[in-house]
Amino acid sequence: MLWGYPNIQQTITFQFYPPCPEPEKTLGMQPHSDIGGITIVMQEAEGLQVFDEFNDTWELVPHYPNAFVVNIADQTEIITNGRYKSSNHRVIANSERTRRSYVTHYHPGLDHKVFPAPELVDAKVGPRYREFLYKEYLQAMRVGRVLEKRLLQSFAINNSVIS
Ligand SMILES: O=C(O)CCC(=O)C(=O)O
Ligand SMILES: [Fe+2]
Repeated sequence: MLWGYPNIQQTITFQFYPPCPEPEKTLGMQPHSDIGGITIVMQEAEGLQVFDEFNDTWELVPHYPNAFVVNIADQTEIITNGRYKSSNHRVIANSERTRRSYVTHYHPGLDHKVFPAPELVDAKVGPRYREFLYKEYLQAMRVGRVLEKRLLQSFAINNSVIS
């Protein structure tokens, strides 16, 4: 499988955002894209925002009780050669209430080779990302560049920005 089955790694995190007296001066979580394949989020209240690249605006993800939010993460953007975009998202702060979220990130195995699926590569465009082992992606993350999809862009062929 393109995602590295059966060595998929799953992490589960519980996020706790206390009320903030000056929410306009900070963020609950900085803008980033998730580095794995796919992310499933259950948010207890609104606060998650996704960046709308067409309008250059941050949009609030609505809260529906007992519903999951599914985020496309970087490896899915790479495997689909950019057809599915990983979301650039952040969490805003608020002064009224505590917010919790429960997040499951799915990652390929460390030694899994990641590359654009040939059947999704348009012959006129070619592969937009280079092939790599997933652990290289994690190593690159440790030296920074996680913010605003810059890590993903550093794996693009010719380091081009994908639109
Ligand atoms: O708290 C949230 O709603 C999202 C958290 C998040 O983006 C993440 O854990 O990667
Ligand atoms: Fe995230």
